[in-house]
Amino acid sequence: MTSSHRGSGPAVTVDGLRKSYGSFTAVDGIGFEIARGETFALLGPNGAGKSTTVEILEGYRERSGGEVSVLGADPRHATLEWKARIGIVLQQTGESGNVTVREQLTHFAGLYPHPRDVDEVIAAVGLEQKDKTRIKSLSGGQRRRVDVALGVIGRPELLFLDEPTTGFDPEARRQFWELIRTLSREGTTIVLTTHYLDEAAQLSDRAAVIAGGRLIDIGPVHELGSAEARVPLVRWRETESSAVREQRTLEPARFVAGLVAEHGEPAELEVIRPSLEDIYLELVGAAEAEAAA
Ligand SMILES: Nc1ncnc2c1ncn2[C@@H]1O[C@H](COP(=O)(O)OP(=O)(O)OP(=O)(O)O)[C@@H](O)[C@H]1O
Repeated sequence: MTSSHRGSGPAVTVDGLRKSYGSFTAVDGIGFEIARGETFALLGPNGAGKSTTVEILEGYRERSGGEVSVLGADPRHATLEWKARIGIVLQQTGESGNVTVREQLTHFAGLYPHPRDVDEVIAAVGLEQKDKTRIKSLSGGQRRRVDVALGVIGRPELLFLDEPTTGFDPEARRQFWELIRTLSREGTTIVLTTHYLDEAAQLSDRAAVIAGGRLIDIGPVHELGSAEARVPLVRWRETESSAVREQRTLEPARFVAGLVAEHGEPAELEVIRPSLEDIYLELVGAAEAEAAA
């Protein structure tokens, strides 16, 4: 770890961020902080302003207003030293070079002061069998793994992942999650945008939900949404009538104990907590209804 680089204070601070394209406002005054070592998800429907926000943080896009600090610097004035501390997996890169996986990674490793071991990274993204294959001959999902490998080869302090697992098969996604957990344990700060809500729930400490360029909720992933939206549901099949019954309750254990006392063991019993996807859909639906009104 390159602890000499590490400063104090948040990894990312965003305040009143705005971005307009002509008369269209894509990001409309959003603010949040990301602590060092945190994994933070940016969620929101297509066109919400996630990529715009992330690209401003990466120094790839000019903002129209607001304050931004990333690893203690304004990305507008990015230096090479600052860039070396950041890893980026863009939404669409699709590396398609004529070089092999190993050659490409070795080349990029040489550009950083403290790179990861090339073999270790190839194994972490599951490309051991393809390391001598030219990138243009890989499948789409395999190329995406090369993108991820290139994002982490420089041992970044802060890693941006914009829809990193699009096109991954289920096994590759699980493998990728393990890689992210390892990076997180090593202290890497991670900013993740994804439409896979299970991925966000698995990996993130906190999440922000953006819709129409505005921040509609932010917090630990298990505390997003209204208290009412998070009430668990008990579902079971009634022995007498064979009907499926449901009850929402804040005390599922007590409720089930009552059921058992009265009717014996309930058939097909489930206690279901609303998933991040359920909560997210409610939040975005409410924001869209408000915007339409
Ligand atoms: N260069 C541009 N010129 C004009 N409008 C743009 C430009 N880039 C983005 N936009 C618009 O800004 C809005 C936000 O786009 P952005 O790419 O940030 O959304 P997103 O949340 O990342 O969406 P997705 O989930 O589809 O990736 C969209 O309405 C988009 O059409």
